[in-house]
Amino acid sequence: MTETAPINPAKVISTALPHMLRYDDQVVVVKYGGHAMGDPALGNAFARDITLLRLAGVLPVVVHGGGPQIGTMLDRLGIKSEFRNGLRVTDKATVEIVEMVLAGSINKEIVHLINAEGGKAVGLCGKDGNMVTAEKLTRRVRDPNSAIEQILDLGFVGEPAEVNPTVLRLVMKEELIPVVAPVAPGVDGETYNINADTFAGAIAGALDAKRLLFLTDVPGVLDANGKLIKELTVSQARALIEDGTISGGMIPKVETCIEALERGVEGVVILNGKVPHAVLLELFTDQGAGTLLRP
Ligand SMILES: Nc1ncnc2c1ncn2[C@@H]1O[C@H](COP(=O)(O)OP(=O)(O)O)[C@@H](O)[C@H]1O
Ligand SMILES: CC(=O)N[C@@H](CCC(=O)OP(=O)(O)O)C(=O)O
Repeated sequence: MTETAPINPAKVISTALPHMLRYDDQVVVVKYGGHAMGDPALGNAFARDITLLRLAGVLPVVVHGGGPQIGTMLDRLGIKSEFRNGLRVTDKATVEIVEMVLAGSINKEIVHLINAEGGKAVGLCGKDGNMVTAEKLTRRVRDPNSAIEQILDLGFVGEPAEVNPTVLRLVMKEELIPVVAPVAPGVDGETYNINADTFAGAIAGALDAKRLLFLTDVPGVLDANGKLIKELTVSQARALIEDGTISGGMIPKVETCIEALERGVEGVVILNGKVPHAVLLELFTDQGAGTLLRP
């Protein structure tokens, strides 16, 4: 049996208190990724952390993803799905399932978990209170064979064009915890599927959040030797994307971090949501828990 060091309650409290005061009445946006969900015990620990943050006077806003869960449902229904540039190609049938899974089952599950821990969560999506207006994503990509630039058409994939945080502020004022799904209407009346990282960045910017936390399935940004990088400046992060150290799904995440910092969010952290109580460790301990990106 391994022996663990005895916990010194006075030390724990005296370490946590200054951090708690720093975040008092401040907005902290937590992006809960689909890869970080799934384990019931971790889901409960996450819900407990969010509830404790609110009790400690912090104003948490949860923005969740659910990519793997959408994939499972599409498989069950026999609808084929593919990703391009890290984003799901979304036709009319797919966007209906995306909305059903994100704004329906996953959103309500997270609300339920938080409420079961004694919190008061309210489930929303970009449609509620006209919170987010989406515009169809238009991105130019270069065809590797012909080097000709093309517009990437992903169907009903959107980007937040406008964020109106009124409904979020009203909910937070009533001691409620908003839990938001990344689905939003376009001015054309269509429903758009938005990458949850991008959505969380836009929400954090509109709320002038003190911190934006990305809970994923790796300890943070890893260097070329697979070692955790504790702190990164924007220019260092750009260099790591340029030299290929940061790749795949980590690219949109880090790009969102950079945009959020440019919109005035004070600090953005990428951390492992599979570590129990990752949120509390990050916010209320001296050493933090993942990679902190700074301007
Ligand atoms: N330098 C890097 N450091 C950490 N993860 C990286 C890096 N480069 C690529 N990745 C990949 O990015 C993934 C996280 O992105 P993603 O799968 O989109 O997460 P989520 O679904 O939680 O939003 C990691 O699991 C890892 O495979
Ligand atoms: C356009 C696009 O790709 N949307 C994502 C939305 C969910 C998401 O981003 O979930 P994770 O955070 O778990 O990856 C999707 O359809 O999977």
